[in-house]
Amino acid sequence: MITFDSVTKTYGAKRAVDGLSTEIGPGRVTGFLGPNGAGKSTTMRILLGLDRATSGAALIDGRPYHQLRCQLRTVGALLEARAGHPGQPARSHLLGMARSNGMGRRRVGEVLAAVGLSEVAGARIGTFSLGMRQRLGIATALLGDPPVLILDEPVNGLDPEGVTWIRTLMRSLAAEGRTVFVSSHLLSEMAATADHLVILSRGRLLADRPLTELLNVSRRAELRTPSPALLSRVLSEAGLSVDAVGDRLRVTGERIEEIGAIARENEIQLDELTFSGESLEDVYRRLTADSVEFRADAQGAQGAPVMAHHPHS
Ligand SMILES: Nc1ncnc2c1ncn2[C@@H]1O[C@H](COP(=O)(O)OP(=O)(O)OP(=O)(O)O)[C@@H](O)[C@H]1O
Repeated sequence: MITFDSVTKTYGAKRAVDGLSTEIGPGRVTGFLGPNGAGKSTTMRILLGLDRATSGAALIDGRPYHQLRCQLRTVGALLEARAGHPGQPARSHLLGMARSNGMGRRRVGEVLAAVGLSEVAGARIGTFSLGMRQRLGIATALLGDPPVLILDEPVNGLDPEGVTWIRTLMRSLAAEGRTVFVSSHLLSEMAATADHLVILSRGRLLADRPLTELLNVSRRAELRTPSPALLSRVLSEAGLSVDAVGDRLRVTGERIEEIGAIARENEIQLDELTFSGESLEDVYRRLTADSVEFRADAQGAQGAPVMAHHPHS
């Protein structure tokens, strides 16, 4: 379990993280989403004791990082693809870490196999591609078999096969009951991986809810009927919000699933009924629209951040 309690971090006049409070629970993948510069890395660095919060507390299993008894066995982290010295072979790097943390050689073999680096484990880290270095960073995070994993943009630099691999890995780590906290500026990535989303923008918490719930926030129905006035009235009486759009009625509200039943009860004919929802992309855009500094590429294909035009300026 990870707990953020009113975490604030200021750099001069800038609030990189602004009063963040949330709990990240076990057994699921929690996506930490926000445009570039939202404060995700700062939050993760504070959680791992690499940076100090200006105020508030960030706790892992109820303790600040530096008070954890056996850090590597409690929390595994991937912050940047910078594991190890470039001149050192990957296996020696992991063996060194394992030794200094009281773990055996066998575990090193296991994590190398888990990340698909067994065959290149003798090669120097400096010769590794970015994707291989990501895998090595993940191997390091897994070394202590920790119940909590913190991964900052783990998909960076991975090819499509690597992306699928890391998604599957995160899902299986969560299925084993671990807490998996993973940041990304790519919504499409999080939509494919996370169970729960914590969305940050300009240091502030914008949303903290299950992915399915976030997908459901703006469901609506459109229908056609020979009796629009009558149906409008009974739906409004049932607490739904109804607008006429051309020859159709557009209905929103929590009870849209009951439209068919309400029409039947009132013996009103429905010629057509379709449900649609705002895409997660639309929800994200709407949530972050007023506060983006940089915006992640909306298509998510390249993932290249582009300067956002402020919608209200
Ligand atoms: N050491 C620092 N000194 C001054 N400002 C900083 C420092 N570190 C971060 N910031 C600022 O704090 C804000 C949050 O940065 P942070 O790196 O946490 O964002 P992020 O969401 O992780 O984005 P990215 O995905 O680009 O890393 C940014 O505006 C950044 O410029």
